Amino acid sequence: MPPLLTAAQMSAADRKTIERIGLPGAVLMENAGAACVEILLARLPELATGRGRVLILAGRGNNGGDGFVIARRLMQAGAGVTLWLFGELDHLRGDAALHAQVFVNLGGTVRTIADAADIEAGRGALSHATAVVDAVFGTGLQRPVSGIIASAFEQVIASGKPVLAVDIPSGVSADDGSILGTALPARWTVTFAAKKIGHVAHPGAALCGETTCAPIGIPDDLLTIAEHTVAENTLADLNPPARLQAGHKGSFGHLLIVGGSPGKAGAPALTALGAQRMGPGLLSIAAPRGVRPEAAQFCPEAMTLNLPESESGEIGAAPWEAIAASGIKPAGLAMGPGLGQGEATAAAVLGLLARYDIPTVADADALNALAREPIALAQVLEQRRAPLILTPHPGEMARLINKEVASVQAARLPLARETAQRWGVWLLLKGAGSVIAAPDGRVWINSTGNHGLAAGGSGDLLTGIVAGLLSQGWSAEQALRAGVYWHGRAADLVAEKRGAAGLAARDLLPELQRLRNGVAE
Ligand SMILES: NC(=O)C1=CN([C@@H]2O[C@H](COP(=O)(O)OP(=O)(O)OC[C@H]3O[C@@H](n4cnc5c(N)ncnc54)[C@H](O)[C@@H]3O)[C@@H](O)[C@H]2O)[C@@H](O)CC1
Ligand SMILES: [K+]
Repeated sequence: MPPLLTAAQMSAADRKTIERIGLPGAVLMENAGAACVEILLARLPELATGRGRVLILAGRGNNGGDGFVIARRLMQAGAGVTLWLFGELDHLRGDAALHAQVFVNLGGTVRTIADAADIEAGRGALSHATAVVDAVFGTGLQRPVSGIIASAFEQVIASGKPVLAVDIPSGVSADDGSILGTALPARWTVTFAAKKIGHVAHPGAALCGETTCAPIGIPDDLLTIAEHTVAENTLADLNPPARLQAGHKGSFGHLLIVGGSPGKAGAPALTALGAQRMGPGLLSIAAPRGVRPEAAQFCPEAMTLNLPESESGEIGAAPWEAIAASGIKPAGLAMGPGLGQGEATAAAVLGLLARYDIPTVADADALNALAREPIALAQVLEQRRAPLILTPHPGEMARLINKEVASVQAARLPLARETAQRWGVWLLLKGAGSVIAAPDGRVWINSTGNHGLAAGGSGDLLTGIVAGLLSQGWSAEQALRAGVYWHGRAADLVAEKRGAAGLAARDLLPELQRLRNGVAE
């Protein structure tokens, strides 16, 4: 799987193509503009028959230069073209200046947009446009989009006209998919040579619409990046351990699930059901005494054990004593589903993390507990050797790092990466385009899954899937990446048959087993 590039990596490849290969930048720009026009004419054929008009928004840099190529080619194809330049024509430089001049030489007109009055004067061009081309900022975006450009974007958004983004929607950071100021959402995005991180990482990815990656003459070997930055999550390079053909139940690990509280007995049971389809040898659900019989009913193959309970029926003090007394020797631990937020929960979670230095997934209420005890968490993490995987949704992430949900969502990738590195944990930030961050700074963006997963129970199931693989000896990377991929893919397979809305977490189970065994892909 090719990595997703940063803006700096892309411009290095551009530069090498120009300097080492000798292909001029103006030719790359010509190819870039041509690719955009090809998509635009394919999507809106009326443009080529003189029945359509296009409003092109151009910036001062090379993204604007692509806009001038597009303007010329559309004009020559018979479309009506209006070009708004956010800057002065004689301030353009290099290849952008060259293509602007060619456009003007062919009779194209350039309208400079400097203030609100200029936009007001040009309103007709927007209202008569069949489509808008966004060639304002590409990989050179450096700071939040504001001022007159932001007002123009707001008017385009209000007009509802379809937008084709050149390279990436203006306002989306190519480096991490965050939104800088006001961004212009696109119906189509045409990018060049390789996808950038911002095309796949949310929230920016949601603004790209249908994304096409067009070759513009940059050789593939110049796009190869030695160090891993960010990649799409696929299973291609995972190489998980093979299953022992002559194995017995002791060969495939014992997963211990700690969860449940009054009214939430189903959560740890769903974790067990998800884990089960991944093939661990043994499963145990440990739940507060009063909840255990109910949790046990959902998954007869799992063993169950009583944990001490508090007055409210949630997990009580020193649950590790009950676990030790049971004699089980877990190879993996999943904590949190349905655990509740009782007074003893934080001490229980931290105590288990300290005493069971085995591969662990902490989810849901275990995360809420950890969020309340940052200092104790840091101390525990200091002592642990086995991997810890945290799987917050945006609300849990916000509590973990003491931020608002909106700021978490605005910068999903950088926050996940920073937290994983700082704490030395694996972190899965759930939600559309789940971000998988390794303690060493590597990141994967997952694209499987659909809105059917936005329902109670699907996170509990995912915890079990990942922990079920971990307890069989899969590495944290293998378990987390495969688990997240399959969880989403199973939902997609169900949605293909019955649609996404109304998905029950249990519907994923047969598909998960098929995916686990390579019977489905
Ligand atoms: N030879 C090349 O490097 C090629 C570049 N191409 C195009 O060039 C683009 C990159 O061009 P540039 O590096 O010139 O950068 P951009 O055209 O993306 O940005 C232009 C300049 O705008 C300024 N700017 C950034 N953020 C701003 C903000 N919020 N408000 C106001 N001004 C801001 C910066 O000074 C930046 O350099 C690519 O995205 C692609 O579309 C393509 O033509 C292919 C070849
Ligand atoms: K753009």
